[in-house]
Parts: sequence; structure tokens; C-alpha cells
Amino acid sequence: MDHKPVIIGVAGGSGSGKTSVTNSIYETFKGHSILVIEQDYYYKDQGHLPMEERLKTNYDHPLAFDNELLYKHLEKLLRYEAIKKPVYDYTRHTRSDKTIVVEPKDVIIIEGILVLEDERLRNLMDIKIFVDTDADLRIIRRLIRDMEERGRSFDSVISQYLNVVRPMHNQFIEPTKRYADIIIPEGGHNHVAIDLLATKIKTILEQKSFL
Ligand SMILES: Nc1ncnc2c1ncn2[C@@H]1O[C@H](COP(=O)(O)OP(=O)(O)O)[C@@H](O)[C@H]1O
Ligand SMILES: Nc1ccn([C@@H]2O[C@H](COP(=O)(O)O)[C@@H](O)[C@H]2O)c(=O)n1
Repeated sequence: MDHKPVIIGVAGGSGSGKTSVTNSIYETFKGHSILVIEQDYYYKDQGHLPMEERLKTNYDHPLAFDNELLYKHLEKLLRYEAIKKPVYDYTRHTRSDKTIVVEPKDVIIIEGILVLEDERLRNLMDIKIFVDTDADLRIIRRLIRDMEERGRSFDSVISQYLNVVRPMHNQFIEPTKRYADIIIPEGGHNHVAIDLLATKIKTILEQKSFL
């Protein structure tokens, strides 16, 4: 019997609805053994850099992430060992001093723009999902969210989108769609897709005798 946790990767462009999909899966399995790891929390630490340097970082490039640490943490969780998950501060563009102790669970959702880009991460996943939402909707959602929740101005969101987010999406994120087992259009409000996904996850959990 295979008693390793199930790993589900949820990728997609910024504002596509990855967090909403992840929350829907989490809610469906609430009460079971499930946890979420956000790839964003694994942005490289930039505490040693002055703020003006941090503002120049390309946060949509694969090299912005500390995937080494993320991979190590997933390996530990697969061995049912606890990890100390970093905490990311979007206003300071670096990790905070805090970490969160995360206990291992049977289902692990790993969510982020580039989780399907790294082959080592992909190879750990039992189900790979790409949330596919048109660019016009993604920029509108991001604009609202970044101004309300991440302390950004209108001009900074637009400039970052045109100069970095859009080209990096086309170069690095969109191509990872080909690795996906399931492509979910429109994100977390797609109840049919979420229900189908929940059924598949239940089947895997039953096969592993977790349910
Ligand atoms: N299908 C949808 N329809 C309308 N708004 C949505 C939908 N999916 C997500 N949103 C909203 O768009 C914003 C970005 O969604 P989120 O799930 O955080 O995207 P991501 O994690 O991919 O950046 C959030 O404010 C969320 O509530
Ligand atoms: N300091 C940072 C770090 C990341 N970003 C942007 O976040 C986006 C990824 O998060 P989603 O929840 O939208 O998937 C990514 O596109 C980065 O541009 C940032 O602006 N500042």
C-alpha cells in the first residue's frame, strides 16, 4: 500500500483564480488531512537588499523562487515530517522574520504561478492543474487585489504588468499548460470542474486507504 501524501499542483497566471480553486478544494476536504503550500512564500529572501533593489526584481521569473527550499520541504512532508514554512511580505518584497510550523497531512496542495515550470516539483505531483483565465480578466482582478491587499498604486500595477508580468506569463507560465492533467477555465467559480477534481482526489485517497 502506498502511504505517501497526495500532492496536487495548482498553476496558472497571476489573477487566474489559483487561490480560489485551491480554497474550493480545501473547503471540500476540510475536516480531512489537508494543507496548502503557497509558492509565493518561497520567493528568495531579499532582506540583505535595499528597497530600491527589491523593487527592480523580476518576480515572475523562475529564478525569483527558492525552489530548492520548496522541494526540500515537500520531500519532508512526503516523509510525514513537519516543516517551517517561510512567510512572505508583499509590501516589503521579502520574507518576514517569522516562519509557520506546518504539520504533515495526507493531501498537499502546492499553488503558484510557476509550480509546473520546475521539473523536480512536477515529478512530485499526483495531479497537475492549470487555471486558465483570459488576460483581460486576470489584469482586472490583479489590479483590484494588488491595490486593496498588497499596498500597490494603480500606476505601479499597470507598469509592472506591461513590463514584466505579461511577457513573463507568455514566456514561462502559459507554456506549462502542456504539463497539466486538468485545465480549469475561469478559476474557482467553475463548480463543475471543482466537483470533478474532488471526485478524482477522493478516488486517489481511497486507493491509498486514506478514506
Ligand atoms: N471566477 C471568478 N470570477 C470572478 N472573480 C474571481 C473568479 N475567480 C477569482 N476571482 C477573484 O479574482 C481575484 C484573484 O483571484 P485569485 O484566486 O487570488 O487568483 P490567483 O491566486 O491566481 O492570483 C480574487 O479577488 C478573486 O476573488
Ligand atoms: N514582491 C512581490 C512578489 C510577487 N509579486 C507578484 O505576485 C504575483 C504572483 O502572485 P499571484 O497570487 O498573483 O499568483 C506575480 O505575478 C508577481 O508579479 C509582486 O508583485 N511583488
